[in-house]
Amino acid sequence: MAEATTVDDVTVIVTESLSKRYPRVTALDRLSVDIAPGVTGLVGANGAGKSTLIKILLGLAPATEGTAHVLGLDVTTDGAAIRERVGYMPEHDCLPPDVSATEFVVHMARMSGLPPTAARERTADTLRHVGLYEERYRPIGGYSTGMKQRVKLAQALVHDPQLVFLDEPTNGLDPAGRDEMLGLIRRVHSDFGISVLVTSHLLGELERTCDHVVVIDGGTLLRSSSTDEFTQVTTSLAVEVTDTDAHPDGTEALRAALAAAGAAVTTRAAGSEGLAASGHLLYVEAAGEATYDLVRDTVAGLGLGLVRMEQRRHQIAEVFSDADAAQAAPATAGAPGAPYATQDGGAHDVA
Ligand SMILES: Nc1ncnc2c1ncn2[C@@H]1O[C@H](COP(=O)(O)OP(=O)(O)OP(=O)(O)O)[C@@H](O)[C@H]1O
Repeated sequence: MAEATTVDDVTVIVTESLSKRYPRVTALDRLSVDIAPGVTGLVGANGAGKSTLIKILLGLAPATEGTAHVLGLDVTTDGAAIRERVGYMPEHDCLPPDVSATEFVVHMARMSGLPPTAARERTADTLRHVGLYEERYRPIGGYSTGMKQRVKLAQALVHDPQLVFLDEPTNGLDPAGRDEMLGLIRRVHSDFGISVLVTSHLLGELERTCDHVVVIDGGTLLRSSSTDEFTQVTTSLAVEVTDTDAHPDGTEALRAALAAAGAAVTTRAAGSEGLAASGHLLYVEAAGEATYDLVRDTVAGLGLGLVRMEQRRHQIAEVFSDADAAQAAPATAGAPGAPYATQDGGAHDVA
């Protein structure tokens, strides 16, 4: 049994060899993961097992084998205590059309055990936080998809949980609506200190929102690491130089000189194959401080002007087009090598 854990401690969710088998499908397959406080993204294609994991963590569905603890509480024996401390925003539309946001959220607050006055106060605060204060007395049936998503978020927050599970909160939203929802999710943590586990099949949006990303596929763990690690694992230096009379194509001159000196240098960022090369930018694989010195000295030796030399951060989607992801991909149920959607192509932008 894990020790009692709070959001101030190191881990909010721990699973060990957690499996869920249905007669025809293994939804989770020996999943072991530790999730710390903050905003964590749980990413995977449709059917990867995200909703199943959330249901087990809420104590709503039994695991077939393995253990899971949420805030130090055992999901098999402490489900009610977990649900007191954890908010849940389900994936699908589940809102009654004929009641107002206020009536619905007050009801959910009362269901969570808040007394009437506190329930009304918390409801007003929470609806203000999600940007629905003006509309709070209108029946939910007349709301847009974005407003409905915000009602679902409000009901997950109203009882002041330590942790919230948000299942595909950006589903059905247009890009502007997604941005607003992602901003709200970020503020749930920054303004209230509530930890967040948010699922998505869009890597790009998790990259912008989460401190940590857990990737599952076919019920197994592909990867769990901080967003920084995701975006830095395969860094290269982006170098831009001026042309000179002696070197009318300074970029090419530098590329040739660096290649002759043994540096791995290309005009395309790794992982962006298939995209247009970025004009005057060279990408040099960084092998520590020595690479910076080599670039600086080579630029100086050629008499070129150094416009910029910066560490290029790879974006998450590119990580999955790298070789290790290609190896993991055959296990996917979806298209091999491309199990994840990117958002509006934006995740492939060159940094
Ligand atoms: N009650 C059930 N009975 C049988 N199979 C199920 C059940 N619930 C889920 N599954 C299967 O388990 C797998 C994982 O489903 P899950 O809903 O957890 O995936 P997901 O990652 O949340 O995807 P989505 O975003 O599409 O809901 C899927 O193959 C699904 O068909």
